Amino acid sequence: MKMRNPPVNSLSLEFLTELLISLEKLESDKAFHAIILTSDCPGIFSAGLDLMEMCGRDPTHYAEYWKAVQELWLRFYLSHLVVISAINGVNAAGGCLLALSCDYRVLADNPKYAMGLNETLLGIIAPFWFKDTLVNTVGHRTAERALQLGLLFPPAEALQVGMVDKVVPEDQVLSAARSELAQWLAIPGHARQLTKSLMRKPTADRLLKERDADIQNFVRFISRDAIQKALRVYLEKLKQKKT
Ligand SMILES: CCCCCCCC/C=C\C=C\CC(=O)SCCNC(=O)CCNC(=O)[C@H](O)C(C)(C)COP(=O)(O)OP(=O)(O)OC[C@H]1O[C@@H](n2cnc3c(N)ncnc32)[C@H](O)[C@@H]1OP(=O)(O)O
Repeated sequence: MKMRNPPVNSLSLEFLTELLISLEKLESDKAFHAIILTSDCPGIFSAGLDLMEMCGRDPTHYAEYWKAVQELWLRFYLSHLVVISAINGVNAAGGCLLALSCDYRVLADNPKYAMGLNETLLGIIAPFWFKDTLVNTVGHRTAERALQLGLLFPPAEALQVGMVDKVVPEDQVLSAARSELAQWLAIPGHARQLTKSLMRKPTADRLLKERDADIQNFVRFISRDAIQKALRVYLEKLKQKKT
């Protein structure tokens, strides 16, 4: 699955919906057993959630958007398919969450390709299920430091803290993902799928039990004047970078 939403693969409502439909199609076709998730945007895996969806819109839109973000995470996190990410670019916040929801992560060895949950740098906070997904991957202490400081880890550090499983030269990222896949596909499917569910269901259940409350919290939080201002300032900084 090659993500293509130029220029930065930001996860707009339309793009989230496309990803969700693609994933559902693959999951319902018995011929498919695995997905390699990668990017078709040079140098960028994903810039995360689309800030334009969270800025200057009305509460109904925020609620619809957040429901789609929840849906995509739940679907990826609990997918019965083997999902491996071949991370071939910088990967921030919501994009990093997608990669963390995969079963295995290969990252291209380029110092520009940092990844992490950098929400605090924008003046916002990672929701509890983003946090739980990170904790499940790197452990509590590393996650706490990474989340508070909004750290984006370059490849060597991402490997060292366990945010990715392998770092390879840039031209080998897809072939390394394919080689890894062979090991996962050699395991009897039902045993691997049930084990994945055993490991992940408690984390997913937390959101499933509180979905509506989580949407309401998001809408209240993102609608605050101070948060809207922080997001506008961040977007402005991104644009000024060019001048
Ligand atoms: C009480 C508790 C309740 C709980 C509440 C929970 C609240 C949680 C709320 C939100 C969670 C959000 C998670 C996220 O994912 S936020 C997004 C974080 N993403 C980032 O910080 C990345 C930002 N982007 C960049 O750093 C760069 O763009 C980069 C990806 C490194 C690429 O750099 P470069 O190649 O130089 O490209 P440009 O910066 O020039 O960008 C090109 C254009 O794209 C626009 N852009 C970039 N990122 C985004 C984005 N995420 N959303 C929308 N648009 C984006 C950028 O402005 C440029 O636009 P233009 O060409 O018009 O200038």
